[in-house]
Amino acid sequence: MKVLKFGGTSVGTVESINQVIQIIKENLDEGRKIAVVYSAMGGVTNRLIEIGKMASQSDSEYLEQLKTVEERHFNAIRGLIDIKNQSGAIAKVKGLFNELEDLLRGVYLIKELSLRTLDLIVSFGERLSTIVITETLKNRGIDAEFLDARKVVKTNDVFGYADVNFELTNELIRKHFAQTNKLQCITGFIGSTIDGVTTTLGRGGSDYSGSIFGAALNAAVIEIWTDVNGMMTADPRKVKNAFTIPTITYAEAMELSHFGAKVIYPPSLTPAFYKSIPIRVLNTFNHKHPGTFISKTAETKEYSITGISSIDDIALVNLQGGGMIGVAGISAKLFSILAKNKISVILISQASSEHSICFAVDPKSAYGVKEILEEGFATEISQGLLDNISIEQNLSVLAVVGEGMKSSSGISGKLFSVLGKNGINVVATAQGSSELNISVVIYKKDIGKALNAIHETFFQVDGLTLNLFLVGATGLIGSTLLRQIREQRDYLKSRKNLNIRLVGITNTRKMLLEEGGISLENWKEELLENGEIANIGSFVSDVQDLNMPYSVFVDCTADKNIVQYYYSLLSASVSIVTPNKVANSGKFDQYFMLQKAAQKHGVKFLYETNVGAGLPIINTLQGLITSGDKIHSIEAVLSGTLAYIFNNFKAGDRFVDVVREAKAKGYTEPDPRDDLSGQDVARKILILSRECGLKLEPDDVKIINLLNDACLQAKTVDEFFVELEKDNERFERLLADAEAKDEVLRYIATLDDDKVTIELKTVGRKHPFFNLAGSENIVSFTTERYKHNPLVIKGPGAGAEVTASGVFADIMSISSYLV
Ligand SMILES: NC(=O)C1=CN([C@@H]2O[C@H](COP(=O)(O)OP(=O)(O)OC[C@H]3O[C@@H](n4cnc5c(N)ncnc54)[C@H](O)[C@@H]3O)[C@@H](O)[C@H]2O)C=CC1
Ligand SMILES: N[C@@H](CC=O)C(=O)O
Ligand code: NA
Repeated sequence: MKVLKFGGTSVGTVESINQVIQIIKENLDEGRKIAVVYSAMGGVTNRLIEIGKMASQSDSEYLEQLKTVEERHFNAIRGLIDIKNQSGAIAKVKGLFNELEDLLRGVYLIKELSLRTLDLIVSFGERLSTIVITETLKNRGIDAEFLDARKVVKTNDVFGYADVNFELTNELIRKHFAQTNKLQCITGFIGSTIDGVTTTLGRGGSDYSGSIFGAALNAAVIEIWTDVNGMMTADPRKVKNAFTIPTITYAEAMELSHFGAKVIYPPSLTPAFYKSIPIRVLNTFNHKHPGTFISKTAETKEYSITGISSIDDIALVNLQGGGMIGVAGISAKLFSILAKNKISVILISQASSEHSICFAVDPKSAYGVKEILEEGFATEISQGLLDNISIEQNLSVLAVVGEGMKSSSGISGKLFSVLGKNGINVVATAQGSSELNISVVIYKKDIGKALNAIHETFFQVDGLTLNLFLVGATGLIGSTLLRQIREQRDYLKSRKNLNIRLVGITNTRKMLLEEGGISLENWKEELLENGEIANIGSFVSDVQDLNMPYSVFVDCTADKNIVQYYYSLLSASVSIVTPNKVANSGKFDQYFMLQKAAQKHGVKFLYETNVGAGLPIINTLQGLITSGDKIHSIEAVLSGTLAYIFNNFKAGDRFVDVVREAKAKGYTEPDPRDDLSGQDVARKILILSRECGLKLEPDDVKIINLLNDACLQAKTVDEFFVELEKDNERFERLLADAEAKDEVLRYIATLDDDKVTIELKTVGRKHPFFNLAGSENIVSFTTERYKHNPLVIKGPGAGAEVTASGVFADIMSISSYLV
C-alpha cells in the first residue's frame, strides 16, 4: 500500500488535476494498491477564511466571493468531465455550496465566527476538491470512492489545531479499508470529534492526513506531491545553484524545515516517522523527477552538509546582567514567561560566562516580548541584577544542516571562515549537541551573500565563482585581461572548478553591472549598448550594495581618483587587485592603512604588477621578508619603457619615434611622461622600499627627469609628442656620450642603507645590467641569505600580455586563498 497526497497547486487547475490523474493511473496500471489524499484547490482555504470573516462583519459581498469559488469548481468539472456526464458532479458540488451558503448566512446574521464554525467552513475546501477529482476519476473508468475523512479521523475539539485520537482513528481507518476495494479519495486536513463536529488539523494539515493514513495502513511509502522537485539544498529563489537533496533523514528534514524550507512541514509527518515509513517528496508537474526521499537512516552523502535554510527576518532579544552569573533559575523563569505568553523562540544562545542569554523571535513580537520580560523581571531589574532588555532588529538567521557534521571535523571552521572572508559579521550563533545544525544570526543585508557563499563552498556544484568588477575595461591591460580570462575559462572550470563571473565593467564613458554576469565574448558591445553613463562613485557603491560573495575589484587604470575608494571597498570585504601604482606610492599612511584594512576584513589587496609588471618581484620580496631574510640592498632597472628606449635608440633615430614605438608596444604609462619624467620608477622603488618596511614618503625619492619643461607642461599627450620632437638633439648627445665609452644608458634605482637613489647611468659590458633586451627589467636583491650572489629577477617588465597575466595571477591567488 502506498499513500499519495496532492497539495493545493497540484489540484489547483484542470491541467494540474489531469497530471494528478495521470500519476494515479500510472500507479494503478502498475498494479499498486494506493490511497490518495487531497488538499483544497490552491488558495481556496484562505479564500474561505476571508469569506467567513466578511460574512461575520456584515459585508454582504461575501456572496459574490463565494460565487467565484463556486465557479472555479464548476469550471474544473467542465474542463475535466465530458459534457454528458457532468450533471452528477455538478449536483454534488452545488449541494455542498448550498450547504455552505446556508452556513455563511447564519454567520452573517449572528455576526460571529467561532473557531468551530470556521473549521466547518474551511472543511468545504477539501470536500469540494476531493469530490471533483473522485467524480473525474469515475468518469475516466477508475473505480474511485470519496472518503470524507471526518468519518474516520477522530480528534479532540481544539478547533484549528485538533489533536488526533490515534487509537480510534487507526481502528476506523483500518476497518474502512478492510471493507472496500475501491480507490479511496480522501479529504486532507479535516477530521471530526467523537460527536461528529468538524475539526481541522492545523498547519501542514493535508500532509498530516497523508501521514495519518499512511501510518494506519502500514504503507510502504507516503508520497507528498507538490510543485517543486523535492527539498532543495537552499531556497532556489535565493541560491541559483540550489539542487534537490536526493536523500535526507527525518531529523535533517525537521531541522531544515524549522528554518524556512517550506516544502513540507515535518511535524505533521510524525505518525509516519514513528512507524519508520519513508516519505518521498515529488513534483506533480515534473513527475519523473525522483524528488527527495526522507527516511530514518542517512545514506552516505557526497557532501558534508545536507542543506542550508534561513529565516530572513528575526529579532534578537538580549537579557544581560551581572546578576545572572551563577544564579540558578533565571533562564527557567525566562522560558516559563515566554511559554506562558505563547512566544515561539527560534534560537537560543548563552555564552558560558552566563552574563547574557539571547534568543531570536519573530520581529513582530519582539517589542511585546521586551515589555513582558521587563514586567516579569521587574524586581531583578530594579535590584540591578539584570540590565534593561535590549532588542536588535534587521537580522536573519541561517542554519547549516546535516548528519554528516557528526562525523567530520572542520565544518564549523569552514562555515565561519566563509563568513569571515566575505565580511559577514556573525551576531550570534547556536549549535545543538546533536551536531545536526549550526545556526548563525547575521545582518539581514548579508543573507543572500551568506547563503550563496556557503552553498558554493560546501556544495561546489558548479564550482566556486569569483565575482569580478573591472575598472578600465577598455584600456590596454583591462581588455587584455578579459581576453586572457576568456581564453582560460574552460581550463579553470575543468581543472580548478573555478568560474570568473564578470559582474561589472566601466571605462571613463560607460559602466555596466549585470548580477548574472557580462559575456566575456561580447562585453564591449554590451557595455556600449546597455551601459549607463560612467560614474566611478556610483560604480563603487553598486559593487558594495550588490554585496556578492567572493567579490574582487580590479583597477586597471592609472587614475588617482579611484584610489580614494579602495579603503571602503576593502572594508566592505571586497578584495582588490591592481596594476595601478598610485595607491601604494602616495602617502605612507595611505599605503599602510590599505594593508591593515585588507587584513582586518579578511580580504586581499594585491598589486604584484606595480613593479616589473608580471615578474614575480613583490611576491618574492614578501616571501624573503616573511621567511626571515634581511634585505641589505636592491638595485634595479624598473622601467620597461626606458629600457626599451635605451635598447632601441640608435644614432640617426629620432628619439620621439622610439618613444612612440614604446607606447605602441604598450610599455608606457597612459601618459608616457610618467615614464620619461622618472615618476614611474620613483613609484616602483618607493613601493619596494615600503615592502621592506621603510616608512618613506614620495619626497624621499629624487626623481631624475629626462624631459624639458615644455614637454612637462604640454596639455595633452599629443602636444607632448610635438614638444618632444623638438628636443631630439639632447637625447642624441646622451646616446653618443655613452657609445663613445662603449657603454649603454641605464636608468637605475637603488635602495641601500635605507636610502633610495635613482640615477641615469652608463654601464659597461661587465656590468650585470649591460645585457638587457627589449623592455627587460632586472632586480637584484642582496640579502642576508643572498649575500655573495644576489637573487636576480630578470625579464620583460612592461607590456599588455605580461602585465595582464600578472593581474590574472593575483586574481587566481585570491581564489586559492578563499576556497
Ligand atoms: N602597460 C604596462 O606595461 C603596465 C601598466 N601598468 C599599469 O596598468 C594600468 C593601466 O595601464 P594601461 O592599460 O596601459 O592604460 P590604458 O590607458 O590603456 O587604460 C586605462 C583605461 O582606464 C580607463 N580609465 C581611466 N580612469 C578611469 C575611471 N576613473 N573610470 C573608469 N575608467 C577609467 C581609461 O579610459 C582607459 O581605458 C596603469 O595604472 C599602469 O600603470 C602596470 C604595469 C605594466
Ligand atoms: N610604464 C611602465 C609599465 C610598468 O609598470 C614601464 O615602462 O615599466
Ligand atoms: Na611584478
